[in-house]
Amino acid sequence: MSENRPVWNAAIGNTVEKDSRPGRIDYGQGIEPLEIDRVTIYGEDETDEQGVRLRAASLTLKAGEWLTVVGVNGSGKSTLARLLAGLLPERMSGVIRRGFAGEGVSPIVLQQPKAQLFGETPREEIVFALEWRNVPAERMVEAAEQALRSAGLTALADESWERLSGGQRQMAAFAAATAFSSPLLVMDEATSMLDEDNRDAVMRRARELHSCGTAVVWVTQRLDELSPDDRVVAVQEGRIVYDGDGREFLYGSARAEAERGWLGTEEAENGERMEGGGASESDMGHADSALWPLSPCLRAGLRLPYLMELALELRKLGKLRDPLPMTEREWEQVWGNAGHG
Ligand SMILES: Nc1ncnc2c1ncn2[C@@H]1O[C@H](COP(=O)(O)OP(=O)(O)OP(=O)(O)O)[C@@H](O)[C@H]1O
Repeated sequence: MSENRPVWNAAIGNTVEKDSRPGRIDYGQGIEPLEIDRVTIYGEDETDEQGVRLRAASLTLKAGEWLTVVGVNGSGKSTLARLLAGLLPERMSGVIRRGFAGEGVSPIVLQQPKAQLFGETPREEIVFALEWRNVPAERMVEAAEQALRSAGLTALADESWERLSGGQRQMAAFAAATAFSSPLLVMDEATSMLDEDNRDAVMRRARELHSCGTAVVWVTQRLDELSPDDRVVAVQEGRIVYDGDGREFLYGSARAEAERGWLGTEEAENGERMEGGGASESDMGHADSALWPLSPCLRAGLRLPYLMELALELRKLGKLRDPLPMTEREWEQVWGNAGHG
């Protein structure tokens, strides 16, 4: 297997300069994407087919992109997230080009914060992170204070981890990962222990960093966090089974299915909804039994949030046509139209 060992291509150094737009940092967008090419990650025993954690995964992430990774438990999301962050396992094959992300490990927030905390307290954790990123000593105190403040941890800054809750530790890990600017931030179910307010705050901050030019890999189980235009990658049994936009991920698209050869092109051209929608959910996964565009989300073994399920039902009944609503605003329009109809 040694000939299949990863070839580590020299990464392009990060160019971190202010560009002309206020608040935006140019991390070298448009230079080189981060690419993984047919990467397989093996378990302890490389000959054990069952132990394979990621199978021939290929993915290109552009600088400044937002990528949401979804999948059921054990599907390989964390394995993929760690790989994108630059945490390389011992047993793997394939090619990785770090591109805009640069060499070294990108900031990553893990589902279990305990696994990543080096310091004894939130303040120490943040200071370590700043030192690691070579933030000048004279900026350190203010940067640490600011990170603590924005995570709502000022009062707990010097408490030991034993005295903090799981959610507070997760906030500290997030504060440390975002205390400095970086071309890539990886969030591996990093809000799983947070209450709604903190989850919203973390999502807002991540979106803010993204709007300033940081590429974000956001691993989640919460499909209600998806936006229609988000790029979604779904992982199933170690394979990337979907890579496309959020709306198509939830609802499917007859056109896309036609392109993949799942439905006749003529049917797709006749409209997104297929007549006589008699296929049941148990038919999912049998492409030739598809009478309307199937949901890649259901194919990947995930359940749709209630409203999305309702939208699919309404499409099946012929009461809604594509594009199906996803956002609050789109649903308001649907209810508004229903009221007038
Ligand atoms: N340290 C490890 N050693 C061996 N196998 C592992 C290890 N960590 C994960 N695995 C296996 O690799 C596969 C993918 O795990 P991974 O953690 O990437 O899944 P996941 O989609 O992130 O799951 P979850 O949603 O439960 O966090 C699983 O089958 C898991 O059992």
